[in-house]
Amino acid sequence: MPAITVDNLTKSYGQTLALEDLSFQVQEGEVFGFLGPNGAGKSTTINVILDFIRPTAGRVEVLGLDAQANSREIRSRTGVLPEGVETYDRLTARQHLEFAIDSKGSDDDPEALLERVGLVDAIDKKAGGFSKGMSQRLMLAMALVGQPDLLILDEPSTGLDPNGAREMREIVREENERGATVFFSSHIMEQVEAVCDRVGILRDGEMVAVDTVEGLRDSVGGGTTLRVTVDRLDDDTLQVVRSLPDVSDATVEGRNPPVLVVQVQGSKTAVLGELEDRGIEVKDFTTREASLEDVFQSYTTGTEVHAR
Ligand SMILES: Nc1ncnc2c1ncn2[C@@H]1O[C@H](COP(=O)(O)OP(=O)(O)OP(=O)(O)O)[C@@H](O)[C@H]1O
Repeated sequence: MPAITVDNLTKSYGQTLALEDLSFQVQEGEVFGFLGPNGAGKSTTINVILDFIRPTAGRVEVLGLDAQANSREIRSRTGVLPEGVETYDRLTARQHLEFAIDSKGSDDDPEALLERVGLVDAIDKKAGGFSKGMSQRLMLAMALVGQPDLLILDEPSTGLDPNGAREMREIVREENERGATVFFSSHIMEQVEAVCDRVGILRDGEMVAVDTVEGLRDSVGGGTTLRVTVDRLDDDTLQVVRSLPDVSDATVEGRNPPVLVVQVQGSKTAVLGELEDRGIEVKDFTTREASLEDVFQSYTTGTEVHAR
């Protein structure tokens, strides 16, 4: 059974079309990365999933239940780390958790939860004095209350330093191993790469790709950029390199010495072998893989990906 089914979902805010005929599924037990630039419609989708806003058209099912008709039950089985929701200044971390435990009717131990998110030292401090990262940790602890079947994390790394972001990813993994489905929204590809089984990329309210990270990388064919510094180069060699099977492009940068810049999908040895056969001396070469940021950029701006 899918944990989330979004079916032909459309949402307009007046003249603004935030989501257009959006359909996708999140399978039970997977960590699904929901990726898109600012304004793509991620929060709108999450708000419909949780029935905080109503769709203009389309339907959403969560944990096998209708998102509108069964929102209470869905929310009781879901842990949410919302974007941009503030903590209560006058309540301590413990009081925040007691509130969440009470609302969910669970028997969690506030101390153990705060231990997990690295905030136990501040258990009896008021949230008013917390840094952005501390507030984010507290909200994450609240999302974990009641061992939810589904965790919805909206930009969970906001305000966290690299250590905090890593710890957050570890918690995502632990929760997933426990059996929870995780829906993780972000506008930063690198953060979803490390934890997500699959990634959906949203652009202007439409899903432009859903695949594993590896699948996405392959599908845009970012490949490798090979930069070869040679002692000489002629037009004939350039043409031959361009026509090699795995080469999508080859250009020359600089003259003295010339640098051959080749976009190659597979092995680079054919390029180097061709130069050698022609008696051209390779003085130096470097390679660079297309980064996931390049892949994300390709899907969200429509530009072609080249590893730089
Ligand atoms: N309450 C609202 N009223 C009017 N327009 C809205 C409202 N909420 C969102 N929008 C618009 O809908 C579109 C999608 O916004 P949404 O917040 O869902 O995107 P997002 O992907 O979550 O962006 P971000 O990464 O910045 O949070 C944007 O064009 C936004 O301006």
